[in-house]
Amino acid sequence: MSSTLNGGRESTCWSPVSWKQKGIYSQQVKYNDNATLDRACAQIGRLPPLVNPTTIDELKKHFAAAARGSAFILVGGDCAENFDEVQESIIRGKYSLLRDQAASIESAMQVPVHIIGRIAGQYAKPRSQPMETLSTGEVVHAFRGHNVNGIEVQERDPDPARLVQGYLFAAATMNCLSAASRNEGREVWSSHEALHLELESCQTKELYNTSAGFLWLGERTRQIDGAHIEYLRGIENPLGVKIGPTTTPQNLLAVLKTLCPETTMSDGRITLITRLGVANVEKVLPPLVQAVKRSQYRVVWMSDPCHGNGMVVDGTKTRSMSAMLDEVRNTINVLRQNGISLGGLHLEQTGEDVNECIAYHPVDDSIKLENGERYRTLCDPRLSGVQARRLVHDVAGMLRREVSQQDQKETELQWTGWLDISWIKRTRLIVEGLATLKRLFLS
Ligand SMILES: O=C[C@H](O)[C@H](O)COP(=O)(O)O
Ligand SMILES: C=C(OP(=O)(O)O)C(=O)O
Ligand SMILES: [Mn+2]
Repeated sequence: MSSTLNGGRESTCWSPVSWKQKGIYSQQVKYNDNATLDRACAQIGRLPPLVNPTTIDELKKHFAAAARGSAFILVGGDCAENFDEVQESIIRGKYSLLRDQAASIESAMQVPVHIIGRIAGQYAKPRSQPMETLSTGEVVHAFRGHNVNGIEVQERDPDPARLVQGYLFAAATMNCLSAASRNEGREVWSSHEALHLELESCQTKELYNTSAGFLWLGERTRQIDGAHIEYLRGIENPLGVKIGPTTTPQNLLAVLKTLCPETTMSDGRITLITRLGVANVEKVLPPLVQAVKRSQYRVVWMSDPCHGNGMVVDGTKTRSMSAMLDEVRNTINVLRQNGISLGGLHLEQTGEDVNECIAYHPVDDSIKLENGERYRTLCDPRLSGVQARRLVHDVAGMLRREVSQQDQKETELQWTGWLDISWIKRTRLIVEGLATLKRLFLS
């Protein structure tokens, strides 16, 4: 293995299971029967890749372009995918949503937008509390994603057989997505949080995690000595790192150094997904951006305006679109002040007509969530299809203004440059210009 393959990470004895040597494995699922877990993982390991290494290499190039400012990455999908929603119309709805959002950002930014679903494997969830006390007083495992347990009370014990089901549901979803991309001509990639390490490592072939194109490290599993960072540092897939409000520049640089020891190999390998909460962006983000800038890492800056803006209203988890839009605006501004453009957006959304997030307009923000039928997320609240298109339309407006301000600056610079050059050079350029026009129109 040459050091150009994975940026020098091979030097310190990585393997798909070296994470097992680490003392910290946050959010680990405790199964009653480890032999059944091992058998399920062995079976998944024998099944074909869901995503091939060549496809992952193509995706890496798109992330590298986004790190240079010449592409944009849009990630969107459920907080927790539902096995029962692996249905053609629902998957197509998610695809069409991403397609429409991409078109809107593309027309604003004039760069290619690549779409990635939180899809085909977003089946494991980190939780604030491992257990939940029901109104009856009964204590059960918290819902941890369909790969682990079910939402119904009688399904809460972690069951390893779900991992094999998860593989099959992910394969069916990928199949439906490839048909959609073939019909519509816009490719879509898959992604999920790399959380369940037994599962992630059994789908690792050579240096690639073949369960998804893009994988991210969650806010709750970012410990520098932890198992998750150990696993992720060895794989070739482009990686996301969630950045919460308590992140310090030192901590961030340590994470970057572990995931990518060579700054020269860093082009787009790491995407920093900021999820700070609207009130924290202006204080927390500038030192992080400046530290990364000084370090020479070439990262993609992506905004997740969902996870820092959650609230609970009458016992129901929700988020306000106004706070989300404000977080993206503040993020764009802080990046711009440091000469960087936003490279991506990360949203929890669905194409369905759900009622889980609070729409714009502060007057209505006195929270009118009619629960029931239209509140059906398994974990965090998602933007509905209409809300998600609207939010991205508004973000596109901000990005359009950013692009036109840059163009204006460049034009001003060109004019200043024109006036700065000597009259001899100016005359020569005018003569050359006239000669070109003559050639074009009179020949
Ligand atoms: O998706 C993110 C987390 O899994 C989620 O926000 C955790 O929610 P909880 O605080 O209800 O456990
Ligand atoms: C768990 C998630 O986010 P975070 O790690 O940022 O809280 C998520 O993206 O669903
Ligand atoms: Mn979530």
